[in-house]
Amino acid sequence: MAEYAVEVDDLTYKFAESTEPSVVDIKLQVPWHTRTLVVGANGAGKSTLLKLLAGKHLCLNGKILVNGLDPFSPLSMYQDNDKTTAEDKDWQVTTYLGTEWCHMSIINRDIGVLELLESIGLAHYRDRGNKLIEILDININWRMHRLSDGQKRRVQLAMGLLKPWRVLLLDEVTVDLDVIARSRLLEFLRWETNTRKCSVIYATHIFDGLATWPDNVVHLKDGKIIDQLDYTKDVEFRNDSDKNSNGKVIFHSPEHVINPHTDKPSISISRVNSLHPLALAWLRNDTGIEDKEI
Ligand SMILES: Nc1ncnc2c1ncn2[C@@H]1O[C@H](COP(=O)(O)OP(=O)(O)OP(=O)(O)O)[C@@H](O)[C@H]1O
Repeated sequence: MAEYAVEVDDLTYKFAESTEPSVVDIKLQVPWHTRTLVVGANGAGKSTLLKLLAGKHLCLNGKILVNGLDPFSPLSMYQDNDKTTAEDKDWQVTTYLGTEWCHMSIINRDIGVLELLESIGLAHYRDRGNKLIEILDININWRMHRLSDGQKRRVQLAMGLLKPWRVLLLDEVTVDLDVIARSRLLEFLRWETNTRKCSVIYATHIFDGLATWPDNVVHLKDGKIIDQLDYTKDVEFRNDSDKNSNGKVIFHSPEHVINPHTDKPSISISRVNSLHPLALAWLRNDTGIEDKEI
């Protein structure tokens, strides 16, 4: 069994049409049972990195191992040995949900949600499917072409997550979700990574509700990793927000400090400056959906 969910070393990738590489000298080790957040400005290289991990671009410079296998090799579709066929097993190594996946045409067709989910194996993954239907608050009697964008995305996520994976690569596919759906999805992914052998890598620009979700944060700039935070040793949260003369809460910038428990450098972050708790409370009230234990 592979030691890491993802192992990358010395990875540089340049698109044929570009003069500059889009990811540069990447070194990354993602342990099992973890959630990694990839942070970076537009064009920083997040999608390129996730697509490389998903085997969508052939990379000849550097090492990429996902579940111990080269993602570009056909063997990486299969389990831990080459005798297992895709049909024999109940999980896949990598699930990549990105922009192209969001635009799949079936979600706009005149088709019932139940029929759609059954066509991709709901009967086989009954428990998991029911859990996703509940978490994403999906009505199986809906018809796809009559749904809002967010409702379509919820059905699409249930489809994408139905088959269990070892490594889930999420490239900002939650923008259409309301705060409740997103919060429940994130809790589902936390539960998954805590309860079975898998890991999630999530690139996003939306940080609401994410302060304590990841185990690792990777900061990409111009294709390079310029920060990597391991929550167990590099991050602490403090409750030191002040109020200005108008009574408004001021949040301090993150500080580099020495962690008194470990005596090592860490980043100290003010508790999240976000409207997420308020929006979550309002929408819980609006929809009557409570945050149940998963
Ligand atoms: N198909 C392509 N051909 C050539 N260059 C590309 C291609 N796709 C991306 N790039 C370039 O690679 C760099 C990284 O792009 P990438 O899409 O990985 O960024 P990103 O961090 O995901 O950005 P965003 O937050 O906007 O989604 C950019 O400079 C971009 O112009």
